[in-house]
Amino acid sequence: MPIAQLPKIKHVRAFTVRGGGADYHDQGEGHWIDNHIATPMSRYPEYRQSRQSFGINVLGTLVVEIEAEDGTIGFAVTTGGEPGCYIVEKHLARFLEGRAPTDYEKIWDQMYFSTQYYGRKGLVINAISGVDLALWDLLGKLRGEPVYHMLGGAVRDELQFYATGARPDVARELGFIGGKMPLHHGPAEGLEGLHKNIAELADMRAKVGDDFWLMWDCWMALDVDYATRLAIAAHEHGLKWIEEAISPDDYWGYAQLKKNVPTGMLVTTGEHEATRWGFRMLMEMDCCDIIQPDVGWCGGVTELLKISALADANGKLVVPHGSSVYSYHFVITRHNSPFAEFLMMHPGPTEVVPMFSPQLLGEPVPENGRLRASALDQPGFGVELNREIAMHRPYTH
Ligand SMILES: C[C@H](O)[C@H](O)[C@@H](O)[C@@H](O)C(=O)O
Ligand SMILES: [Mg+2]
Repeated sequence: MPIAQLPKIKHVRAFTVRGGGADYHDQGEGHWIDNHIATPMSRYPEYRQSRQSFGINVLGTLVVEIEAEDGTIGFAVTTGGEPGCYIVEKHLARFLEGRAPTDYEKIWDQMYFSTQYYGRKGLVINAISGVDLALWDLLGKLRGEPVYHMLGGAVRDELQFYATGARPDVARELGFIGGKMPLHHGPAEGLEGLHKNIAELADMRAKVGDDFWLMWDCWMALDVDYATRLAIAAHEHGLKWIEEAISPDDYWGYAQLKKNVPTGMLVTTGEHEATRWGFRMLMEMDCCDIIQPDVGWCGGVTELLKISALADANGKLVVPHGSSVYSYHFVITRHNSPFAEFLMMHPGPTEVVPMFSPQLLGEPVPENGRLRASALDQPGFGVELNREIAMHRPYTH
């Protein structure tokens, strides 16, 4: 049997897209995801009502395309905007062009260590993640295989999802296994704000009944004392987990919070953490029960494989931050990823709509809170780029 010779990588291109997208891309007025959500900036009243007011959408979408010599194109969507384009075009592309698409380990190693002096987390790792995801998409398209086949195949027949959004009561009706709400009030709003938070949780618990998971996403907004008091007060309303309560850099605070929360309540974090080294710190300092890397921000699939193995050895669950097909193809292959996040990007949110709309075509969405593995049976990540959208290539090389 001759060894398959895949075409080499010919060109890497990076684009920005304005409008739509998922968590940090551009969302319109009145969207639940930008309505008085507690953040570290909430201590400044002028930045309390809207995350866009302090620039959460300042970067916007980063689209990476990798074209092979035979014209096949792999692509991926993440967050990074024009600065991300610059890093891809002016720095990372040199480690891919002319290489075999199967060399994703060496390519990742060179992208990471060549940018270590100015990267390590955040934007640079977003850019590396975008390149890595596009490379896995290309590999799947060249081989005619879905990414999850290349990661070892499905360990279960279907994915089950919890929904993130302001309406867990609607999520329950739609068949999701739980609902994660944004926290609306932070420490700067004092005891009154904490009582409002608890009242919202109590109201939602009354709507969804006792058995439906309810969680809070605190988006780095709190301190250990406030998070502890909130968790204790939320316990009677069955809060399943308190997510990203404090700064991602405060590993010591997470270790203390995990000791402080009532028995049975989980502490989760990780969507703003990056690489195996960052997640090793979360695990070795026993910061949380579930890690939540975003595969478009933590280093891509190549790095998430390492992070997940580390988590497995440490007995931790890995439930990636909502990133659509980019996490579904991973979650379905890992026994320590028993469920996935579905980020409700409908403004209400009262409907299930594709997360990365309008960027992706063919993006699968959960039905009755579930998605069969067979729904992922398309080459690569199984989606195509919507070439009707205005894409801008700010840099070339
Ligand atoms: C405010 C939102 O709930 C968060 O941005 C949430 O979408 C994100 O942190 C997540 O875990 O999905
Ligand atoms: Mg979160």
